[in-house]
Amino acid sequence: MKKVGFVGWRGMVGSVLMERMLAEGDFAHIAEPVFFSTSNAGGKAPDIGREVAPLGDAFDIDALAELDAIVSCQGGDYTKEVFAKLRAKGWNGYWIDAASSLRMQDDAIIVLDPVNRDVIDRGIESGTKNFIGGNCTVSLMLMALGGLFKAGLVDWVSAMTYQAASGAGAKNMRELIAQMGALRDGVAEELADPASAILEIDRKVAADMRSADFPTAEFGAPLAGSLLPWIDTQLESGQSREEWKAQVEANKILATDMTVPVDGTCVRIGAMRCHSQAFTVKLNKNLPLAEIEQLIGSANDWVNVVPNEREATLQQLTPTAVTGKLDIPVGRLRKLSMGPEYLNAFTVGDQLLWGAAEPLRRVLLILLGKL
Ligand SMILES: NC(=O)C1=CN([C@@H]2O[C@H](COP(=O)(O)OP(=O)(O)OC[C@H]3O[C@@H](n4cnc5c(N)ncnc54)[C@H](OP(=O)(O)O)[C@@H]3O)[C@@H](O)[C@H]2O)C=CC1
Ligand SMILES: N[C@@H](CC(=O)OP(=O)(O)O)C(=O)O
Repeated sequence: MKKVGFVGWRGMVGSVLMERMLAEGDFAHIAEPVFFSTSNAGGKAPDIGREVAPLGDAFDIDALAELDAIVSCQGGDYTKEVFAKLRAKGWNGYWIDAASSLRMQDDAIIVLDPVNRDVIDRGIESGTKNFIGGNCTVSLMLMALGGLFKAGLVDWVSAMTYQAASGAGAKNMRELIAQMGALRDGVAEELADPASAILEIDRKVAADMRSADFPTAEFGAPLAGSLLPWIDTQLESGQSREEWKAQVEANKILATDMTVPVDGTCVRIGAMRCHSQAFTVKLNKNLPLAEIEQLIGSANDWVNVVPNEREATLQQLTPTAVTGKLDIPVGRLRKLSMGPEYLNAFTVGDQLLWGAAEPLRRVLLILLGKL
């Protein structure tokens, strides 16, 4: 594999991918990296510490067809526009994509190598060419609970999520901060006066949140000081599309013979880029907690068990602690009062790292024979 094309490298997910590739020296393994743009063909390519050609046109099918692999973080609309045309032209290179469009196709593998390296390796051997990153929430769940799935211990999982603004995009992250600022600014005087009445502050904050001037263009509703219990589109089943992805993608990643039910409620909260999830896991055996902790904590190099203690939880199991890191802490592990086979767990993960960029970076390395 010599020529690898990158589309969407300056977007939010693409920038995190670039940061990780530069930090790990991945470009040293690529003979000819080629960068593309949907808006600035001919412009300057990013600085990767060596000479590269100016930006190519990301819609130029002939130029794309010369590549051995294409990594796209450009989004589903781009994939829909370009992928079929490329394949129709007979292009047989590797397509590596962050977007959801191709995930459930039979000829695509959802990549999360610490969990499904065997599936990826079998796919490469049998000629699979499409390697797609999973939904962030699903990937983070499997990074956290992979040990239990691998041991065949899971009957079902209920996943209740607390998803960060970044999952909705860069503009939404800005809007969240703008909302926070607007709330604070609206009661600045009262906050400066320790004698002011808290219920008056609360009344003003609620009025600001409900005002037509409150910045909600991206989320469509106030998020700061509130939450949004619907992510993505509405399905006939009553699920949101984000909730639907949990079961179908998790089972596809794990290549299960029998579907393991995974369902719950997906909620947007005012975190920046870490998704958190509270799980109820129905185990098929009553295992001692120490054994469960051992299985979870040894499943991959990034997961770690946080003791189910207040201080450790508040220090290690929050978006503030995890943001910008590859760590996957899992805590609040305890048996629920429903019975000894019902496990409680809580995890936090950076949705731009293991939730988006990292699985793509790693599958590219696998295809390059470097991982
Ligand atoms: N956000 C997330 O959490 C996740 C997203 N994904 C997938 O990745 C796709 C891309 O998401 P995301 O990275 O958030 O999208 P962005 O909106 O940040 O970037 C997408 C593209 O927008 C163009 N763009 C226009 N203006 C700007 C600007 N000011 N700064 C940077 N780029 C700009 C760039 O294309 P160009 O350079 O060609 O102009 C860029 O590649 C999503 O559509 C989704 O399919 C997957 C998992 C998680
Ligand atoms: N939908 C996710 C982010 C995302 O982009 O998911 P997907 O890759 O499945 O479209 C969220 O809002 O948090």
